[in-house]
Amino acid sequence: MPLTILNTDLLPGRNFIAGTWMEAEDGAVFAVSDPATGKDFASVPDSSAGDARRAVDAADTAFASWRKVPARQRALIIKRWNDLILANLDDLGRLISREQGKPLAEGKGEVAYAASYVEWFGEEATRADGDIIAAPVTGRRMFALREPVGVVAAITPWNFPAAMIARKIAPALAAGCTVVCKPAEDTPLTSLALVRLAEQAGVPPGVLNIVTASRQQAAHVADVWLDDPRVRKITFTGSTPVGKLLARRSADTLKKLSLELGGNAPFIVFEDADLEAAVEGLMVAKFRNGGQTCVCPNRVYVHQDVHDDFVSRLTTRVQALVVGPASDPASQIGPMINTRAVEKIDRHVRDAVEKGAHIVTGGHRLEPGSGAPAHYYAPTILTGVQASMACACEETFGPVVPISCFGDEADVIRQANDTPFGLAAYFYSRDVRRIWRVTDALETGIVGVNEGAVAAESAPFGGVKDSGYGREGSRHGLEEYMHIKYVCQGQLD
Ligand SMILES: NC(=O)c1ccc[n+]([C@@H]2O[C@H](COP(=O)([O-])OP(=O)(O)OC[C@H]3O[C@@H](n4cnc5c(N)ncnc54)[C@H](O)[C@@H]3O)[C@@H](O)[C@H]2O)c1
Ligand SMILES: O=C[C@H](O)CS(=O)(=O)O
Repeated sequence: MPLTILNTDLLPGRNFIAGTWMEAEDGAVFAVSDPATGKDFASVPDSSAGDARRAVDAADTAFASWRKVPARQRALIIKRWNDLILANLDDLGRLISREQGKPLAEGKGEVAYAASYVEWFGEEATRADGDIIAAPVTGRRMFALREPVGVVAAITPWNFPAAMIARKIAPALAAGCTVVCKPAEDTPLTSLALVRLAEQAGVPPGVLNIVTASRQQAAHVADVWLDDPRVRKITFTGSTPVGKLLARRSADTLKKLSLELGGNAPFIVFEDADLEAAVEGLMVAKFRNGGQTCVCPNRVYVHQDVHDDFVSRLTTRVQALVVGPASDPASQIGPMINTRAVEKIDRHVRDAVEKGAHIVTGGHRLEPGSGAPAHYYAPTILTGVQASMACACEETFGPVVPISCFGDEADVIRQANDTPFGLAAYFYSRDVRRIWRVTDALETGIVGVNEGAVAAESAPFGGVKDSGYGREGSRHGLEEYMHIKYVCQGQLD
């Protein structure tokens, strides 16, 4: 089934600055390829410092007026944007699957997920109330006003090209901020399409600006935004190393930061778990987007009393997974995003086997017959995994389930927390006292208890430790784009 985009208006293929679609200043472009075929199918501007600066100029100019637009009017524009996204759900889903590779059902699911954040912040826009504070003396009135921080720079990853940018742009606009954004070089088209729809929804010129850049140019674009004092906020989703770099580089202009970074989620199955529920939860959490999600279980710990039964049940499910391109409706596991990604997955499996792990199923790259690049990897289960193995220390970001056996609750909690990361953790138990002991002990920003699908627009999404800080979604998500001004008025008696 071809992943053809019917509404070609969704493919502007250019930067959007100050309400105008334009090429990069030097006319440079870079190609966008289909992970399933390795073939280029589009090109977008390869922006440089001048484009980045022009985008900040536009956002800075627009901020003075946009911040004064009444919240309810901002809310109406954001809700119109949500309506347009949903009206183009099928095309946007095909676009995501074409450039990122995820199965079409997941591509369309991501569009609905992205729209849920837009809808949510269309509502939150009208709730950015302040406080009236009880004065300690007569003749004084005291207030806490919530104000937009100003120009926001958003930099996003490739694995959820719609949802990650939507959950940044929507709250920023809702708060009254203006935005410059740069999507990942592997998946720029979806972001450009969403900005196109925001334009059609009535977002005024300069309020929302997007520039695309290759991996080589990304740092040059970001450096302009990092050094410019007019940029008051950086919101970043991506790897921990890049997040730390942005934090260091933004210190000189003291920008507000939201960093949604890497993960290394533990998934613990206790002896009292509902094993069928645990298998289902792991299948959902692990194999969504082929394991290319920041909250997917990267380490699986199964109690010795249920280990063999759990592995047997899981193996049956994993071996039934269908691997293939998004153009095949039967596909459940798509290609990995690029060669670098699939080579990392294979390195992790090789390392684990060399250190004594056992391959229960999978454990190899898949060579599609059509001569396409080998971006596919077989859904894999490893047992006998040890903490020293790369798959337990690093984020694999692929369809690999590394299983370790444990016997003691305190010890498995120690193992779960023995990582610099702290984004998500999952565990299955039916003992209510254990549930709260373990929930309290886990060092993560997100905990799934007897549940593998935790993301929702109404929930505060984010991590601790090397997984970053800040929250996206929920009522907390708007705070990231606002600051508080305290007003004290005297001489009133
Ligand atoms: N916590 C979350 O919500 C979340 C969500 C999705 C992905 N991630 C993480 O992102 C990583 C995978 O995504 P990725 O490969 O796109 O991450 P990445 O850090 O390589 O790239 C993310 C973005 O940063 C840009 N970038 C890269 N180098 C840069 C530099 N030197 N200066 C400025 N910008 C730069 C890229 O162009 C891209 O737009 C994983 O670690 C995953 O866990 C986290
Ligand atoms: O990859 C990271 C995403 O944030 C995962 S989710 O879609 O928000 O669960």
